[in-house]
Amino acid sequence: MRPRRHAPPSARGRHARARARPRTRPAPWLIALYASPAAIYLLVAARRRPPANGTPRRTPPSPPRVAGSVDGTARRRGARGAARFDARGAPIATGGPGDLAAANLEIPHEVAALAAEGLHPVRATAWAARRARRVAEHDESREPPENPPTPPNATRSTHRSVAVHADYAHPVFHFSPVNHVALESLLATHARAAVRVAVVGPELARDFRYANALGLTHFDRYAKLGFDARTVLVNAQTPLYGTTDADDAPGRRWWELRRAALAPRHLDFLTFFGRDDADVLPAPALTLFLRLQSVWKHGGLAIDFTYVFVAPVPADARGFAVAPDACGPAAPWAYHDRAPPPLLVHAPAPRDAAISRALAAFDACGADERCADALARDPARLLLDAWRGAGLANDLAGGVAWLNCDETAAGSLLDASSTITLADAAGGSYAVWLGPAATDGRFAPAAPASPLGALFSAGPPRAVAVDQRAACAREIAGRPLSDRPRCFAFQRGVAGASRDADETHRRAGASSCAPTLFIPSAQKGASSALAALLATHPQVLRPVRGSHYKEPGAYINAVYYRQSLARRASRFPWFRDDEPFVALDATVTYASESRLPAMRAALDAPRAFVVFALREPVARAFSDFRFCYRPYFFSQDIGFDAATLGALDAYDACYGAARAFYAANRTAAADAAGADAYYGLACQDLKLRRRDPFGLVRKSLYVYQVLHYRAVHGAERVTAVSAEQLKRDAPGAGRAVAAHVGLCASFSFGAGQRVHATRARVAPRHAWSRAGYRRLRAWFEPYNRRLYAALRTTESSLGWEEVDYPSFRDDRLPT
Ligand SMILES: Nc1ncnc2c1ncn2[C@@H]1O[C@H](COP(=O)(O)OS(=O)(=O)O)[C@@H](OP(=O)(O)O)[C@H]1O
Repeated sequence: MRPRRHAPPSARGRHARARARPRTRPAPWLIALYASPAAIYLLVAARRRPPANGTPRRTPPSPPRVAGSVDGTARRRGARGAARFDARGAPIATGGPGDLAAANLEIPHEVAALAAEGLHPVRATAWAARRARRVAEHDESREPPENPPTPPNATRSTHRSVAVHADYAHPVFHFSPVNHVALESLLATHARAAVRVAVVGPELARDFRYANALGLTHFDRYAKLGFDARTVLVNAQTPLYGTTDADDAPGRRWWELRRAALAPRHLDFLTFFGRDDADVLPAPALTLFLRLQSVWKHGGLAIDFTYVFVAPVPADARGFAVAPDACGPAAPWAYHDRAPPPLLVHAPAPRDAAISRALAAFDACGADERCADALARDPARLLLDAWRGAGLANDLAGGVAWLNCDETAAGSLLDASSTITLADAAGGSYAVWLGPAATDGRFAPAAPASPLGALFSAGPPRAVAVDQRAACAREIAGRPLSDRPRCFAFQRGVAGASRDADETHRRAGASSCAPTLFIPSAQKGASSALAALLATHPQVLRPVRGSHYKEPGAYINAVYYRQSLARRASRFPWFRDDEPFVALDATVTYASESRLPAMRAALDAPRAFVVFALREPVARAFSDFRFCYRPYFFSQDIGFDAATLGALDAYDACYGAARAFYAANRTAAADAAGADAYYGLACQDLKLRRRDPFGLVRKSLYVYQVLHYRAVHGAERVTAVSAEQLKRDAPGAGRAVAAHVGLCASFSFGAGQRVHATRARVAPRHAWSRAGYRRLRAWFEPYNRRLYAALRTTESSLGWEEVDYPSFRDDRLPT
């Protein structure tokens, strides 16, 4: 086990965190995998330090180092000589596949693979034909079964509520549909279960999935179905014990001694992202302790997603079931060695005497790490002693059938030739352990004839109908199949990672639904507020990782090229093919990074919907400027006007052809020339070489991003919501998106919230001026006119009229 690193408690605030230096700096690509694009560029900016004497200095304007021409051809002189680009701005391949060093460029190998399919340079007709073909194939394979299986809730008990304490102490990549089926079997047999899934992680895990743990959005699906199931974050700050139980708090002494070390509340930003996937699962002792402590505190059942329940655990049964030794790590299908053995505990009432004794054993260990670890390695002994000590019988002895621990029967539940039924397998027990399938993440296909296969195809138990969800469910059920949201499985990438060829990864991709609702742009365009609003809809599910559980980044170069299909799929929530869910992906750099993220996403989900989160371009740029102010613009003593107006001449050169074509009313030619320039290296280089630092101007040039998405996903699938519209009428904006995506209309959106507001204050000399604002607006004007036409909207409808901002300094432009 690697030692854990702890953040200095004084490291507070976003920028302080960004500046904090860990002892070992994680690789930048690792940060890129986890952090939001916004966070990434803050971190990069944080490395640009002011001069040692502390005097802010101005970067002397450097002449453009790229020769851009109106047809989009460009030649960049780099350390390794000249890179060449074709007439449409695409790099001409000179090296091997995947130029990962140049994150903002199109990848020649992939571009070539798309071109071989007739899909690049972008041809809207080729994309439309491809979409239609895949949708037709999908529809054919989606005929409803003649005799739909009976949902498992047909026999479920409704007699009582039960508190269920769950965790999954295995790598999140192993959490597969098998584990979802395990939870569903519990929900089907325990009608009013209140499931709380504990995730151990520092406070930052509220906003980002913490390395190897489950994400906090993993079980949103069940809440949307009307079940009481959600994740709770546990760390040293969690008040496990109330204040009134001073005399009766078994385990508290151990928790007080060990909590800071075992479950740190703070990790600085870089350390948090520097965690590698192997070293973050909670110590087995902590996992066992938390299970027992929560059952002690609330009463109920502890589970770990490794069993299928076939009957409710009797209300008055107090007891436990621990996997026999044959199921342990010594077995050929060894489960993760940082998890305690599979274990079920049930105590109907809080403060159970036997569980108190088990917790007291932790107290007796004090700070001795090895002592508590020994308890976790042999929970059977611990619980047996506790039950005997309390003079109780273990009512759950035999409660779980450990079928797979017998080598002759191993895997028989999942075997296609098995005729065994779950009830037979259980042999009078309440649950059947799923064996290796529950923790190996191999997504073994369950044969339809097998008991597990039957559970898979039966679908989730019917939820308790609550509020608007019931109306929504009725509305969706009344629609023809072709009008309901579709699940498209993840596809092997075009020229993607070679691991995609691996059968296991393909199966993982094939059993998960790709995202179908994209918010691909723009930073500071209220994309977080829009994503949060949409996620309140009963059909919309957030990703299970990424910044604020909104930016999984699955299609950006850094992720797409480094991760297998299984990892790509693991960023999104799981649901079944016929469930009317829509998975959201609001990674705000998809549209500006290059043309590829849109294309990759469309290959996965040919019927995706795209909603741009836009904001009046100059207001967006100023917000972005404020966001990057402390780490960069302040230290470089660059004001907003200087940061933006200085690049306009160079951009005029880049987009000269597009402007000329627009002026001559040759819209199609202008669109093509403009998009080529936008994604070609010549104009991107202005941003990269800090003529347009952080792309303040470039990112506000929405029209080419929108046109590209229209070409790839189909014009009718692309729409936009402005931050100004969201502020004016959030429920109306939500309704408009719901109508666009075909979500049920019975749901009423709330007023939404203001999120991700930038707190940075700008020194008066760096603020925007009214004259600069007007000049920039005038520069964007022709592009905006084309944007309005493409989106069939107007300036006033978007709320982009000129505004007299109180933050304007004065009317003088920089000399
Ligand atoms: N409901 C609503 N209506 C209008 N505007 C809103 C809303 N919620 C957030 N905001 C403003 O949006 C800005 C943050 O945008 P993003 O969430 O896209 O930022 S980020 O790229 O994810 O960092 C950020 O702008 P600034 O205040 O200029 O920083 C937020 O204040």
